[in-house]
Amino acid sequence: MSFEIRLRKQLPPAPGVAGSGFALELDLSTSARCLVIHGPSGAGKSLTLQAVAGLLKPDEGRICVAGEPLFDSATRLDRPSRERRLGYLFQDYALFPQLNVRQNVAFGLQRGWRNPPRSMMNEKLAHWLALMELDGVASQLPHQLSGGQRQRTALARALITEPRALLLDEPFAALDPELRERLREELERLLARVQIPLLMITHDPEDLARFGEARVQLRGGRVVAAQL
Ligand SMILES: Nc1ncnc2c1ncn2[C@@H]1O[C@H](COP(=O)(O)OP(=O)(O)OP(=O)(O)O)[C@@H](O)[C@H]1O
Repeated sequence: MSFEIRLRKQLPPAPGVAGSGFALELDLSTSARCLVIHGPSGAGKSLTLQAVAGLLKPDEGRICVAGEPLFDSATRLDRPSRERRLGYLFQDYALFPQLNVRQNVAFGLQRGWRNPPRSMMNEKLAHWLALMELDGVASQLPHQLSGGQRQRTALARALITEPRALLLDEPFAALDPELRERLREELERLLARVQIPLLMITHDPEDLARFGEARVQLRGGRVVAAQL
């Protein structure tokens, strides 16, 4: 099973807002390698991704990724986020602006918060820089990169840790249409080479068409349609 996500989470209402707050309720599992969760703004997509990543604790439920239980309220299992071994790619890639490409990618290998040295190199780093075609720009800073190079740097930083799965939060939302299309193709090529499960959240129908081997539509915190 690639993903098993069964959870219930009641969030408190925002300060000064009447009502009981947002309730998220999911019950799904799939053995498809790519799962896309889609739905309108405020549907609960980001909260779901946060729960899988260990950044939001469900009130109850069970979350397994690639067959590995990460959360199970019945047995009080709640693996800390850093131990879940998930490659989490944020919408804006969240690269460190003051670190060059090599350091950004190497950051995934670091323990603690010390920055990797500027000229750091080892076998793993060389492998990922080459695989993601970043050798030529390894000494450049994020603002000197193209959108595609930025995305590949973020992917390399996530993948160098050998995650059990990749979590992508609206990976193409902030890009112009031409670059968006190129990066979709790059991600498809990467997935063909790196055989790990992918969980993507998006509100873009094209992402759904391209990556939605299994798909779940959320609305108001509930599943309204699913193809698993
Ligand atoms: N920490 C929180 N505490 C309380 N309510 C929250 C919290 N985070 C999100 N919410 C509420 O939960 C709902 C779902 O939020 P979520 O960010 O998961 O939506 P989304 O589907 O990812 O939307 P978008 O596409 O706009 O990012 C929203 O109504 C939001 O107001």
